[in-house]
Parts: sequence; structure tokens; C-alpha cells
Amino acid sequence: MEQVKKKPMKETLTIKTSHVFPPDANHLGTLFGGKLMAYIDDVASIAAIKLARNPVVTASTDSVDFIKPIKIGDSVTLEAIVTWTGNTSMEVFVKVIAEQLLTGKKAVAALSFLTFVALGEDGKPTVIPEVFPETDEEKWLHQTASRRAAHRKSRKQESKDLVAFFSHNFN
Ligand SMILES: CC(=O)SCCNC(=O)CCNC(=O)[C@H](O)C(C)(C)COP(=O)(O)OP(=O)(O)OC[C@H]1O[C@@H](n2cnc3c(N)ncnc32)[C@H](O)[C@@H]1OP(=O)(O)O
Repeated sequence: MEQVKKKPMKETLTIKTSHVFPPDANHLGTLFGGKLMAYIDDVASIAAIKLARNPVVTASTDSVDFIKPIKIGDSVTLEAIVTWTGNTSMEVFVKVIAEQLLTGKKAVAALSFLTFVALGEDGKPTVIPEVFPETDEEKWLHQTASRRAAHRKSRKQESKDLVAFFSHNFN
């Protein structure tokens, strides 16, 4: 089967809405950060698979900015979209919106960028299609991605150095 070379970013758009209930909250009565991070990884991985149509793994959570607390009783909506592709890796952006359900008041509660890698049948990284933007928001995310990719590259080298440093006890 011939592989699709380019897909519109919107084909990867993935949206998840949940009600915030007491078991999801911390001692302050707001959504527990670890729970939100699990939601982010879940929705972002689905967006990544929609592009790759192969299994993916999270290579890194590049950033998670918690901007506003989300209270019990609010809804939380996550929108994930693939913004940029390398050869086998892709950047996914996740926007988290909290809504006070009784008033309809909405706010951006968190923002996150993650990197996923697609795996082929041999379990090794495999080539993925490129994405292209259409809306103004998509264009901004796509155009600014190369700057974030450069930052990731230097952080990956730092991470390799850290792994080498902390692995010396195992040798
Ligand atoms: C959805 C889930 O819950 S998955 C579970 C959590 N995740 C995991 O267990 C993943 C564990 N890590 C791995 O399996 C490996 O490190 C992999 C597959 C991510 C990368 O394997 P590597 O052997 O390093 O592959 P390789 O060096 O060829 O890199 C492949 C691509 O990943 C990118 N990459 C690898 N590590 C990182 C990183 N830390 N951050 C960003 N990009 C990375 C590379 O830049 C490369 O991108 P490109 O092909 O677009 O140029």
C-alpha cells in the first residue's frame, strides 16, 4: 500500500472532555496534576497515532505549563494536534480548557508540548507522513515548531550526558 506523504494537521485533531469529580482532585479540591498529565499523554498519543497509523511511544514531555487550577465540578477539555514532524518523530500540542459548567465561563488551564516516535513492525522508529497547517492557529504552531525542535535537540544531548553520568554505578 502506498504511504500518504502529507496530511492536514486537522486530521490529527483529538478532543477529550471529562467532568472533574472528587477522586480526581488533590487536597485543595482541584484536579490533581498527575491526573491531568495522564489525560495529556493519552489524548496526545491518539493524535500521534492518527498521523502515523502505527503504534507510537512518548519520547519526551517537552513542557507542561499549569496555568489555572481546575475545580471539582468543572469540565476539562483537552485538544491535541500534531504540529510538526521530523523523520520518525512528531511534536504534539495539547491545549487544556476548564469550564465552570454552571456559568459557562472558560479559561485556558494548561498547555503542553510532547514528542512521540512511531514504531514499525520491527519495534524500531519508522518514517511518518508530514503535516501541513491550514488555519492561523495551526500556521503559528507549525511555524514556531522548528525553534522548539532545536531546543529539544540540545536537551536530548544533555539528557544523554545525564544518563551516562548516572549509569556509572551499574557498570
Ligand atoms: C504512549 C506511552 O505511554 S509510551 C511509554 C513511554 N515511552 C517509552 O517507553 C519510550 C522509551 N524510549 C524509547 O523506546 C526510545 O528512546 C525511542 C523509541 C523514543 C527513541 O529510540 P532511539 O533509539 O533513540 O531512536 P533514534 O535515535 O533513531 O531517534 C528516533 C527519533 O526520535 C527522536 N527522539 C529520540 N529521543 C528523543 C527525545 N528524548 N526527545 C525528543 N525526540 C527524541 C529523534 O530525534 C528521532 O527523530 P527523527 O527520526 O524525527 O529525526
